[in-house]
Amino acid sequence: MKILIKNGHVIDPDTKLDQVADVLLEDDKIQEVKENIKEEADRVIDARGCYVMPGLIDMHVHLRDPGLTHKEDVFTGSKAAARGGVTTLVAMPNTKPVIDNPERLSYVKNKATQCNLVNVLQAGAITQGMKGEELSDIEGMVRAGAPAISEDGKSVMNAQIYKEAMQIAARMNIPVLAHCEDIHMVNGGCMNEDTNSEKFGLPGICNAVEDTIVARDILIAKDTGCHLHLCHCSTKDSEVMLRLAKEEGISVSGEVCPHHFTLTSDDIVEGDTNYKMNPPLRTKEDRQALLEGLKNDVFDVISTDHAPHTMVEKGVSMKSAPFGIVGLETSVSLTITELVDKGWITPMQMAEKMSYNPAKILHLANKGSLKPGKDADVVVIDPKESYVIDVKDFVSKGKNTPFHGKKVNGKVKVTICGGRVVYEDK
Ligand SMILES: NC(=O)N[C@@H](CC(=O)O)C(=O)O
Ligand SMILES: [Zn+2]
Ligand SMILES: [Zn+2]
Repeated sequence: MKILIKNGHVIDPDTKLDQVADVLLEDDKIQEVKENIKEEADRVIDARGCYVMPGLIDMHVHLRDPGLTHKEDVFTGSKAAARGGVTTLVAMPNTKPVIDNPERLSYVKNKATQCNLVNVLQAGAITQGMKGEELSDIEGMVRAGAPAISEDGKSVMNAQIYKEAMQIAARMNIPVLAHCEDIHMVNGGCMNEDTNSEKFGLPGICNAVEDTIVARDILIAKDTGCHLHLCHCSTKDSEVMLRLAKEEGISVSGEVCPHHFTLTSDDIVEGDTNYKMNPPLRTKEDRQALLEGLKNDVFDVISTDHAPHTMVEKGVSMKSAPFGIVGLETSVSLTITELVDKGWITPMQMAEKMSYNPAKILHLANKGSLKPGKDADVVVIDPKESYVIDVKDFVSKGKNTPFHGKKVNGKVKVTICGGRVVYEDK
């Protein structure tokens, strides 16, 4: 089976290719990338005017499987990923039950194999039941295929237990994906603590909730030598600390989610729980620091933190609604509209942050690249096509997004995973 992608703007961070060229895929591998490939193929894709990038790798996705499949499941989440140009995703372990042992990890792996759409990697929980008390079987989960460990949804508040987990992660050569939040400081907060929370009369979440744990985690990572990846960075001081840690040579990386580089708490529509997520939308100054940090490559990764919830669950007050918004089907458009079109990052940086760097952090040697011999995971994106985001078009079960009705530029046209077309915009 041969697929020939003709005349696209090929953007490959691995080879630094950034020009119009053709890409030939044979079975599940990249065969050749050059101008004017003259070769018979089973399928020819006209990519004129489109970016052709290595398939996107989303390091932060909640698939809600097992146990919370009314919100999402492996199949609907994989379909949403494919529609978003994502060919590999890391699923977070805060499911029901929590994925804290090799058997549960294998359940997701097997289900993903049955779905046969995109590559689903399952992160293992750091502590049993995510209770923060006893370490889970980290070695067993890594042997069963976990590319990382994470307690996402919370921090491991006991620093000694966390340090022991980081020592194991260092030994096993896997990253720790850190959700940074001092739970004792949250104190019922449901949005950022600022003039807007005052105006709405809602309890606020201050920056120090995130910043204190970012500082702690960097110091423990330095001590243990494990790779620390900071999830969903939202504050200006996260950017400062990540920058300083890198300058000091500590093995650390950081991600920003589209909602945090697009919106601030000023954008919150009173009472609309689609603006409630953790960490919360911060201030203009915080957003500005995130944009600068993305531009200067302090932040290595753009991930979605795709966090589906049902309308019923979200249809309550700001105080009682669950935190989280969906992201898989909007991240390409938001990244192009807010970052590329406004000059914050180049298309090459977009490919780095959405594919090449995640592959590096997760040690996925055959991904994030269009070099011949690498996996035939490719996304074709029309950066000029504009459309209005409509939750009715989502294939995810989750419709909880503040971006419904937003006009954006940049549309995923074709997603190819393992040499097979898994999504096509029609
Ligand atoms: N981000 C969120 O607001 N919610 C996530 C948990 C998390 O990523 O911390 C969820 O699982 O719903
Ligand atoms: Zn989190
Ligand atoms: Zn998350």
